[in-house]
Amino acid sequence: MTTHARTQAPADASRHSARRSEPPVVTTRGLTKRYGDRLAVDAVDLTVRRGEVYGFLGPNGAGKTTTLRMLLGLVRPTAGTARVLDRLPGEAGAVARVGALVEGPGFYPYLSGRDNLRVLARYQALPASAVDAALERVDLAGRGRDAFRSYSLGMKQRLGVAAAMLGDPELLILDEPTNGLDPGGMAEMRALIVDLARQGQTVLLSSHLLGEVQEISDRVGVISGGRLLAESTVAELRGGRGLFVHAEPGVQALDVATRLAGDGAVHAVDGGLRLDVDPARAPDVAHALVTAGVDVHEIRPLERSLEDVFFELTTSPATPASTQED
Ligand SMILES: Nc1ncnc2c1ncn2[C@@H]1O[C@H](COP(=O)(O)OP(=O)(O)OP(=O)(O)O)[C@@H](O)[C@H]1O
Repeated sequence: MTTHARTQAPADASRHSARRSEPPVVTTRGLTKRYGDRLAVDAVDLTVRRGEVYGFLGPNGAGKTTTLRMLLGLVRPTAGTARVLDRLPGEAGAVARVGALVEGPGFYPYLSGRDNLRVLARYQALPASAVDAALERVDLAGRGRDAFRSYSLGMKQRLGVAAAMLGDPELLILDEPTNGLDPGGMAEMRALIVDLARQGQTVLLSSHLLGEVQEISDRVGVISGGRLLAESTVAELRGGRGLFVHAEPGVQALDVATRLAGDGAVHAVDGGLRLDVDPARAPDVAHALVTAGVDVHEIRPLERSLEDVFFELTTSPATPASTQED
């Protein structure tokens, strides 16, 4: 289903102006949806800030679409609250300022991309110039007169984003925008989202593919089995929680490292030592080793791969662990 909506105010100037002092664009508290016995969304608290790209990540069936549909006022929550642009989801004042692409774009196959958008623009009482601007923003201006059915899947998805962008919404909600795309189409969609974000657009996008969102998201929320397991920046999620040190002689290096990091915080690993310390302590550690006459061959922060984190979060028994910065 595609939801097209328009805005009453332009997007902000820059994604880097994500202004924390401003009220969040989306806030949910205890948001819950139950279908019969099935808890599709279970007490989700999420916060999307103005100007950020928020990646909503989770495996198939995790509850992403249901959550997004609740934010759009398309599904009524069983419990909990959601605020979108300081309104209730679905309230006129919110609907007009949110653009969404949820569960695939629906267009007339025999109409051109441009005419499809014109139909939608007319429906929303927008001028024809809005159509050209939207086609331009998704890099489809050159193919706007071609029939929709002749478009590649990537172009169809981009037209869906253009439809959601008609009227310059303050918040863009994209449900699995790269679903079904080949690697080239995925890269194009990523580039489009980065481009929109650069222009200050707040984007909430869902994906089951971690690699898809990690580079383009300012923050991510990880959902599994209906529960939000984490919400933080990608860097925080990965956790720069240790240091790898390769230094010789090893015994002396172990002594110095243990003195600095404490008992139990130094582990022999392949090719060196792992210290469970803040990576920001690297200069201190290097200095102490060198002062003790130890040769430092390598010292670097250790991060878990995001795949590992995702796997751990989504396979271990659910313990919601919000790591919000506020
Ligand atoms: N209308 C419905 N009636 C009954 N169950 C539903 C309904 N919509 C969703 N569900 C169930 O709720 C759970 C969450 O589904 P949802 O579509 O929100 O997940 P998702 O994370 O978007 O997954 P996917 O990526 O596969 O779309 C699933 O178990 C799904 O079967």
